[in-house]
Amino acid sequence: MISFSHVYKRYPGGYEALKDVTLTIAPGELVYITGHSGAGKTTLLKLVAAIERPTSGSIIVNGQNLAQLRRSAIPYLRRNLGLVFQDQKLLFDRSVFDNVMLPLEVSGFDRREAARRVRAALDKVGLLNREKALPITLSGGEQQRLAIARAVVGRPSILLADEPTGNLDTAYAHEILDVFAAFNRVGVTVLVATHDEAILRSHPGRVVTLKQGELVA
Ligand SMILES: Nc1ncnc2c1ncn2[C@@H]1O[C@H](COP(=O)(O)OP(=O)(O)OP(=O)(O)O)[C@@H](O)[C@H]1O
Repeated sequence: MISFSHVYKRYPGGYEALKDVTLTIAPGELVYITGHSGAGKTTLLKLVAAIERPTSGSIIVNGQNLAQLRRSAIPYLRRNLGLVFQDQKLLFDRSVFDNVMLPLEVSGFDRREAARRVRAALDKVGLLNREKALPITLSGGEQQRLAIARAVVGRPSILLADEPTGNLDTAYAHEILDVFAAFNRVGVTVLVATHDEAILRSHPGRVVTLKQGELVA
């Protein structure tokens, strides 16, 4: 479960990106966070992942109060989170397979079990037949699906995606939302930040809207 209670986030310099946000997301929910540019969507996701800390208010993620979380506990929190963020670039000199393998390598997985999991993740996003390809040879939509495979290979209970359809054509954007819906159907809690409300019409889910840092719906 994810629970925000009266959360404020003020960045150094004084800008108040979130104001009095109270929100509960049940395990297994699929939630789209929408709103204008600068509304606070990215900030909300960063707070869930403890990339940023709230200025005040409490945030509970999987039973842990993030306001009190010690730095040393952050890796344990992140183990249950899959992140699809713009600043997490693919490694363009490594194969599709190796890009997805990387997070498992870092956490010291048995190589054979890791390879099995990598292929399972690639299969779920429809890229199993491209495992030897270099990311540069993939379409924009395929690259985004690769980023999702990398985010889910550790089998997180919560998947956070920031503008995952940002620079994709509508057809690719729908494909990406289909992938999230499929993960959600097997029980993963999914939060997707997007300013593109049009593509959501064909994808059911709860829609949460931010306006200048405040929840409006
Ligand atoms: N590290 C930071 N330092 C100072 N201000 C910040 C920082 N990060 C974000 N902001 C400001 O907080 C506000 C909310 O930003 P945020 O990225 O959460 O919005 P957003 O809804 O995701 O917007 P976009 O759709 O453009 O990505 C913006 O006005 C932004 O300039």
